[in-house]
Amino acid sequence: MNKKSIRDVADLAGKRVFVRVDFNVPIEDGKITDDKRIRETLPTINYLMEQGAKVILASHLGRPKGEVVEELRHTASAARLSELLGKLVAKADEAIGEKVEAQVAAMQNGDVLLLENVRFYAGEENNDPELARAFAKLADLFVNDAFGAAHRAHASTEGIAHLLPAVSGLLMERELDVLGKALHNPERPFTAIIGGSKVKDKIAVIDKMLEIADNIIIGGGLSYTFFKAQGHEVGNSLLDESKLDLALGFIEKAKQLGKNFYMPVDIVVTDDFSPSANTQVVDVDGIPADWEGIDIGPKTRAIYGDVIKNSKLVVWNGPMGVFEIEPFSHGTRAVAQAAAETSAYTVIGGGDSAAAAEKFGLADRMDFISTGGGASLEFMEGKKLPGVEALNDK
Ligand SMILES: Nc1ncnc2c1ncn2[C@@H]1O[C@H](COP(=O)(O)OP(=O)(O)O)[C@@H](O)[C@H]1O
Ligand SMILES: O=C(OP(=O)(O)O)[C@H](O)COP(=O)(O)O
Repeated sequence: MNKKSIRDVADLAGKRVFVRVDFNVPIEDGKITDDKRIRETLPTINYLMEQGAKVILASHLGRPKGEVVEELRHTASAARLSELLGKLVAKADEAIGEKVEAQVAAMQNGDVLLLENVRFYAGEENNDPELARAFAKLADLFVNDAFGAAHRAHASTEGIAHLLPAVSGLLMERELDVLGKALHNPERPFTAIIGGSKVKDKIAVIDKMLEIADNIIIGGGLSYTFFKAQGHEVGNSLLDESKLDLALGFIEKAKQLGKNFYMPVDIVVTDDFSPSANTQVVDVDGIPADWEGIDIGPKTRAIYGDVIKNSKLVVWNGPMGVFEIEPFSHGTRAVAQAAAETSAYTVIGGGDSAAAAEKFGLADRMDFISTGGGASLEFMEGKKLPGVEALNDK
């Protein structure tokens, strides 16, 4: 990576370090249901503590739109982080202002303070320079370790980076290294698996993968736009009528570039979107007019499994079916299983595919699971991430 990281900063002892993390974690009834994003920042926090820095953490949680929302305070994260560090993490009730400044002034070397939700301030999402200045006033150094929010040009991710020396944290560095290697120097055969619900969300990544991958595997709700484009009946399946030409264009581009473009050959259809619905497996040209495609079928599972097993690098973004409902989860499970068993280096691009691997108990068997959904997608599309761009070059 060509951006400086905390390892490039000499003499951190006594420095006040503003660390942007992504503690946007799922919370139910006040309890964190998945603390991966917190655990993954521990190397950065521990490193800064060991170096004697004063660690000031900042994150958003949810989308409170510039107002204080009690359920979106960082109370649960502060408690969880205290457990994980084995040290009390102080929590501020605000993210800027005199009270916070006094709390920072009272910090000892190695202390950790978690600021309140930065999205309680309207200026955060507007990248307001005044808010960025108020954040910058708290610190001597800015560290961005919030890969999951790196695609947002906000005051605490982008604005502040122009006001202080700005470097990446260790999680950010690792995310960019792993995903960057897949993008720029992949081991081959390189297989990109693209699923999920909507074609429109995945256009740019499909296009990019057609250029850089050897095998492109399509699954999930977005398949049906491709089927329809090829003239098949898709019944009540998810469909984006406005993207039919685009879908055909992708198939054509794959041919021209000599890429293997895999689409489902059979699918599970259902007469109702519920666990007790009737289902049947049909070939791609046999979708009944009043049924809905909901998962890939067994023949497709076998083909996709073989491709995955014969790859050297697999990047997976988006489930193969409605994996949240057990009878429709087999396709996604089969892909996750193949990814767990292959000797290829397996990268999951965050979001729902990461949730699926977790649900099937296979997450530990992947080589890398990104902490960013939208961010990893944008990165894989080849877009520049503003939270990264603003950091100091090496
Ligand atoms: N055949 C399908 N019909 C409707 N929804 C689907 C289908 N296959 C997958 N999905 C849904 O797509 C959603 C994930 O889509 P998306 O957000 O694009 O994926 P990701 O978060 O991995 O990028 C899941 O909630 C899943 O239920
Ligand atoms: O959870 C996040 O997005 P993700 O679910 O796409 O990974 C990030 O914290 C960014 O949050 P945002 O999409 O509200 O800006």
